Amino acid sequence: MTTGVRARLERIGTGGRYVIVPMDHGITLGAITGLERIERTIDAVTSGGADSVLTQKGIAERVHGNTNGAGYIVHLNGSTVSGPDTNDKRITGTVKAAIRRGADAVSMHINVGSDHEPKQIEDLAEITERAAEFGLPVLAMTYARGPGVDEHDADALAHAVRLGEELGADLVKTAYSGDPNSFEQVTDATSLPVVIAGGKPESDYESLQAVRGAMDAGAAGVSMGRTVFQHDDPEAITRAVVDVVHEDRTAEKALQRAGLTIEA
Ligand SMILES: CC(=O)[C@@H](O)[C@H](O)C[C@H](N)C(=O)O
Ligand SMILES: O=CC(=O)COP(=O)(O)O
Repeated sequence: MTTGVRARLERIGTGGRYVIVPMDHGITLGAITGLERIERTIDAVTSGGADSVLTQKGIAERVHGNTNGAGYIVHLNGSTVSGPDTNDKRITGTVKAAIRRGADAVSMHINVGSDHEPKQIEDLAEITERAAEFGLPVLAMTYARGPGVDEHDADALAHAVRLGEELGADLVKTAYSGDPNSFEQVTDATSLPVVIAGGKPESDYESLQAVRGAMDAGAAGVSMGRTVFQHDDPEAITRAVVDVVHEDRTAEKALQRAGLTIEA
């Protein structure tokens, strides 16, 4: 790992653990709750201790000045839910464009098992090659998604994260399998730090239990979007997630310290 990659990983995480709040959903789902006034949301989640935020390149101007010193990741592909196939992620930016917009790292989404996997394999391989030239870390969002694919199957998730490593990523994100035992198979499948997505928001307790379970299974943190930025109190839920990821607290203790209730 080069000095630049190591230094920039410390800008988007802390000590090898990561609380990343991705807000690239504006291309996928539109200006959904929490993304309309994204500046305020970015200020709230970074005030709550998020290590970094993640957007598409076009939002960069609305990021800087609101991050409270947190890191910034530019996402390099996307699709929409209204297009012909949401799994068909197309390139939306370049490594140089990300650097011009003040990125500390770049990310790319790949749907392992989809009809579009071959092209996304090529795209990720090209992005990791280019990013390495500039010492920029790559977060590969490696989902198990496609016809007949169980998005939470540990075998499929383990394959997805290993694919991210094989293609040169520095950090991989995938869905949580649902329990620590099966997710250990996923973290064991790669030498890279593995972070989990939040998926569709659930109760605060269920979300934090998932984070706790993933950490107990060897995960390095989260890249948790809607659960955080659509919360009634994004700063508070971020504090709770940080408590679990960086302070190793239980879901119950983290909720209590953040002033949130288990029932919420
Ligand atoms: C909206 C979702 O299902 C998320 O998991 C997205 O797929 C996240 C992804 N980076 C995207 O929106 O492209
Ligand atoms: O880019 C999106 C993610 O990394 C995960 O988003 P989610 O809203 O937590 O599923």
